[in-house]
This record gives sequence, C-alpha cells and structure tokens, in this order.
Amino acid sequence: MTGRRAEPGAVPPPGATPNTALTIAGSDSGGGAGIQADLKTFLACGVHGMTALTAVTVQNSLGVTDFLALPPSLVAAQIRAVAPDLGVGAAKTGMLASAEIVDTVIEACGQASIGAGRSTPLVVDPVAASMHGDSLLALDALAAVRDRLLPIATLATPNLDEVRLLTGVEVTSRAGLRKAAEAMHELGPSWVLIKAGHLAEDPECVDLLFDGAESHELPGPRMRTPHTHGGGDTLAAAVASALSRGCSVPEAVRFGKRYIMRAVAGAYPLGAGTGPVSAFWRVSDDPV
Ligand SMILES: Nc1ncnc2c1ncn2[C@@H]1O[C@H](COP(=O)(O)OP(=O)(O)O)[C@@H](O)[C@H]1O
Ligand SMILES: Cc1ncc(COP(=O)(O)O)c(N)n1
Repeated sequence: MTGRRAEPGAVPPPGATPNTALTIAGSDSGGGAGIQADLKTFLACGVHGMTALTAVTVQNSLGVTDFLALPPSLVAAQIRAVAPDLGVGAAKTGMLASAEIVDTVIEACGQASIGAGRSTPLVVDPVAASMHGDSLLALDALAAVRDRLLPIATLATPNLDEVRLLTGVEVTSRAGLRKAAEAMHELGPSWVLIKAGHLAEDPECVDLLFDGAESHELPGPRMRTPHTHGGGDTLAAAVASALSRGCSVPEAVRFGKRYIMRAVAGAYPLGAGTGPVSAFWRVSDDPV
C-alpha cells in the first residue's frame, strides 16, 4: 500500500501518492451528508477520495423531497473503473436506495476484493432514512442490507433507528447498547459500532464498539447543537480513512470518534432547518 503513515489524519507531502478511500453513496444537494460529506472528510483526513454514486437526492436543511436512483449497472461500473486502476485502500457504503443496487454493490465488491476478510476493508453505514425521517432505502432493500450486505462488512455503523429496523432491538438508554451490539453482530459484520447520538437525554455520547466478544466504549461529551446533519457519514468516512492507512478497526474507530467530536463541535447553522457538521476545523487559514 502506498504512502502508509503511522498517524491517521496527516496530510500527504506534495507529490506523494496518498492512500485512497471509496464511498458508495448518494449525493446530498445541500452538501451536508452523502458523498459530499464523505469527500470532505476524506480530504480532511489526508486520503484521496473516490465515489461510486448510487442516487441523486433533492435535499436541503429541511429534508429530502425527491431522489433518483441510478441504474445498478452504472453503480457497479464506477466501482469496477476505480478499483483496479486507482486502488481502493478502504470502502464505505451509505445510501444504497434499492435492493437491486445493494445486490449489485455486493457483487462488485466481491470482484474488487472489498469486504471482511478480503484485501480492502468495508465500512457499512446502513442508511435507511434521513435525519428528518425521509426514506433513502426501499422497503425490500432493508432485507438485502440485513441478509446479504452486513455479512460482508468489516464494520457496521448503525444509529439507533437503524438498529431497531434491522434487529427489532429498541434502545432507550446507554445500558441497552450492548444488547443492540450483540443483535447487530449476529447479522454477520466482523465489528459493530453502535452510535449513541440519538440518546438525547444522555449528557454524553458514548458509542459502543463490539467484535462479538468484547465491547469498547467510545466516550465523548454531548455537544449542545441541533446541527448534526451528515454526522453518521462523517464518522464512517473518517473511520474508512484510517482503515485505508492500515489502522486496525479499534484504532480507526478511535480516530473517527476524535474526528466527529471536532466536527460536531464546529457544526454550524445553515438554512432554515438543520445545519451540517463541520470539516472547516481541519482547513488551514494560510492565505492563497
Ligand atoms: N450532540 C452531539 N454531540 C457530540 N457527538 C454527537 C452528537 N450527536 C451525535 N454525535 C456523534 O456523532 C456520531 C453520529 O451519531 P448519530 O447521530 O447517532 O448517527 P447518525 O448521524 O447516523 O444518525 C456518533 O459518533 C455520535 O456519538
Ligand atoms: C444522500 C444522503 N445520504 C445520507 C444521508 C443521511 O444523513 P442524515 O442522517 O444526516 O440526514 C442523507 N440525508 N442523504
């Protein structure tokens, strides 16, 4: 692997080939989530980002009003185009829109050696709906994600709504996270990171990483901001960035947690609804 550095997040020296990460996800016209969040995060984490676009959403700070899913063959073709030529250090999935896209992505990942136990680790963020509740995944696609995509995930990163949809386990407090992690792990991913952002009453955001035997808490303060649009994508993309540099899953998740805490701390209002988490904290203010 070219350019591996001990410190995840470091910027590659000018002219050096950076590590690479691929996002397989939808476009957010508002720029806060989806491939836009992933690309900003990849840049901020010092890796070269690539995209396999699955859908175009019509979206702003108030929600998603429409989307068009791309033909599955075009999604697979994007993966096939970049994998052998540019090399994929790590991949992540976000919005996959339809069962046909899910199955095509699984097949293309197999051909490109992306997935658990293969050369390229795969982070599956099982995106089902936007934070406003707008569906981003067809009903029949949830079963495809649960039964066929999660088993090839190196790491799955569900939020608590996705845990409920995928496993039926309802989490209402920090004490319930371990049960959620066990139920998610039974679906087949090597590792599970349960995100606790939705436990609004908890003064902290303690996410839980689980490998089927041991769980590790990722503590962090709960920031007083409503502007967390794109938070899940940003966390998963930061984790994928660290994996692309050869970090272990626990190292990559700890890096991702540090990254998302800074991104939420810098989140800003934009539009009449919910603003995005920030990537600006990583940008130098040197004059051009
Ligand atoms: N108010 C907050 N303060 C600090 N961290 C947060 C806050 N809200 C969410 N997070 C963190 O952001 C990440 C995304 O969490 P969550 O909101 O649960 O997922 P999603 O964006 O997929 O719905 C997690 O690491 C979570 O702990
Ligand atoms: C294209 C796309 N992908 C993912 C999300 C989820 O992000 P959020 O939960 O912040 O709405 C989104 N809204 N749009």
